[in-house]
Amino acid sequence: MVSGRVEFLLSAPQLKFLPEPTVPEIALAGRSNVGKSSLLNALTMRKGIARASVTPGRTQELNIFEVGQPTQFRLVDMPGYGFAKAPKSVVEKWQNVVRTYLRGRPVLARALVLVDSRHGLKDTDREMMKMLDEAAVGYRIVLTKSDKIKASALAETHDKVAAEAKKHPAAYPEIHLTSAEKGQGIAALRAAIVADALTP
Ligand SMILES: Nc1nc2c(ncn2[C@@H]2O[C@H](COP(=O)(O)OP(=O)(O)OP(=O)(O)O)[C@@H](O)[C@H]2O)c(=O)[nH]1
Ligand SMILES: [Mg+2]
Repeated sequence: MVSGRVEFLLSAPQLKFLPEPTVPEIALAGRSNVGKSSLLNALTMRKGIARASVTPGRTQELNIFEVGQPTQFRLVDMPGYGFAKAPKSVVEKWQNVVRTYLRGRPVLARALVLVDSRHGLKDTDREMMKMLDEAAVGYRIVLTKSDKIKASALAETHDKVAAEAKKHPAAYPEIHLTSAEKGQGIAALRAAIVADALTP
């Protein structure tokens, strides 16, 4: 994924615009502003291939990126849940697209649930995790922005999140600690994703 082809394919405002489900997909979910687009850029080492911004609600459609030549799998950057600087009706519409995609996409190999290291799990994250449990979509919990807090606080959040993850049947027990800014945990997460996508 680092040296090979990574290309933006399309932006789907509704499910009917999604590409044919011909290859596995890995989707990035999480609260608005948690760092989904930044993580996608770090994982692919393509600065700015996904648009990141300080304003929550930057990503408003399902943005699909293809990896490999020919395409081996796709990465899906999604709109966030929780607070977003956009009208309520618009936010509800895109969150519905996210939910329906996660519940019903036949080629969805894995979801990543991103959680801000500084905040830990919020109720909206728990709702997302419950929904993925019910849909039997396996997911990895990824703590983001690890560069923004002290190691001791990070370890504390990690342990709390790991304890909670154990109670969720579709969650991986291993919690990923990452910084898109400083690179912590990126190589390990990249390897895990490639394995998720390519192992039948
Ligand atoms: N320090 C630090 N900042 C980060 C990191 N990851 C993301 N950010 C910052 O957090 C803000 C939000 O990042 P995005 O990647 O746009 O977040 P998002 O989850 O895609 O946001 P939405 O699309 O609005 O839901 C930006 O200002 C990023 O620069 C990180 O690892 N470290
Ligand atoms: Mg985004």
